[in-house]
Amino acid sequence: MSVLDISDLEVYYETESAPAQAVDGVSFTIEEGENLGIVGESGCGKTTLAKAIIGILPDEGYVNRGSIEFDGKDLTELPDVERRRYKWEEISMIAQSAMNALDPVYTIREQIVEAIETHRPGTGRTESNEIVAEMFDLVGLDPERADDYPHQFSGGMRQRAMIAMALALEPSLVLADEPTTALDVIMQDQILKRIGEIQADINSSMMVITHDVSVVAETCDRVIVMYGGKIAEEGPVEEIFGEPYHPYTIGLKRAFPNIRESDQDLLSISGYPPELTDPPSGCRFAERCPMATNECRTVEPKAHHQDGLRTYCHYADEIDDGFRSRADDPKTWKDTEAARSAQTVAEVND
Ligand SMILES: Nc1ncnc2c1ncn2[C@@H]1O[C@H](COP(=O)(O)OP(=O)(O)OP(=O)(O)O)[C@@H](O)[C@H]1O
Repeated sequence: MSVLDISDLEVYYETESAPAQAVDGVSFTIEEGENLGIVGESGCGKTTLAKAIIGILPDEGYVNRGSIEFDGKDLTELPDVERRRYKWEEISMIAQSAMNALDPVYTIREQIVEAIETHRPGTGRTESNEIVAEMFDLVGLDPERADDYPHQFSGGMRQRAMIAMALALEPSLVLADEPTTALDVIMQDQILKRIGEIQADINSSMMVITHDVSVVAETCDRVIVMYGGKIAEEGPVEEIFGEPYHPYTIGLKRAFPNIRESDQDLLSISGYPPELTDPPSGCRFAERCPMATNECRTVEPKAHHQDGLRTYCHYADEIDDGFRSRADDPKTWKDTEAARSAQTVAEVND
């Protein structure tokens, strides 16, 4: 059964010029107990998506269209008071930076206890303190440190405290936004394992947002690859990191070191994501894609379903006719980059 069902979601930000279409026509579901990864480079709309789901968009951000169904209720239609009830209790968020997410003027205990008592009125102080101690234990923090203020913790400890707070109410859905980027690799590994264990224990689903492909490979069942506010491709982790169809996923996969093929040439995808206040009419990746044709630049691709993947690429059905091998060849990317630079130089000289 789906815990979350997002349909045709558009989330925009008011700007001085036109609205920035940060999330544009995105649809997906998260099943009970499932871990879904959201990957894509900076600015592709990952955090905006999470903020829209939990209901913490800034004033200039708004849902322009679409629905966010949680447990069968469309959250976009709920009045604020009712909406607030879902936050922390049903849907919680492990934010990118624990320093910003935790309130500096309250101790960690005060913050967790307040969340518990707001959402579960009638919980006595003794029981709340027991939950705090249990959660501290679970994330590997000494429960005696619960009376410290956030600034008395190291970065890694604050991140653990944030995780304790996010999981204290046993929410059905945890949104983890770059949960471990602030931590060193060893700590990252420990924390990811710990989140996985707790999550299995309380049977929650998780949406893991990251630009680190290895975090997704380690923690998720399914992945969505976003590009310029849209879904480029979606599918099971093994397929997405095995034999993807979308040139952007293929490039992304090649941009990270592969343990199994340590001698593989690392690729950097040249160019920049599209301007979201004035996005291109065709495929959003066309400008940077070495496989792009005129059709890609003018016509928006529809979903293509195959091998459990949902791919938004005009050429997905030609994948085996040499398309993948060309898209997977670093030379294709280098040649395209060289040709585009030469064209830019020619245009400047004209
Ligand atoms: N408050 C805002 N006002 C205007 N535009 C915004 C605002 N917040 C985000 N944006 C724009 O929306 C787009 C998506 O941003 P978002 O933070 O969701 O991306 P992201 O994929 O999470 O990036 P990162 O990995 O860097 O956190 C970006 O183009 C960003 O500039």
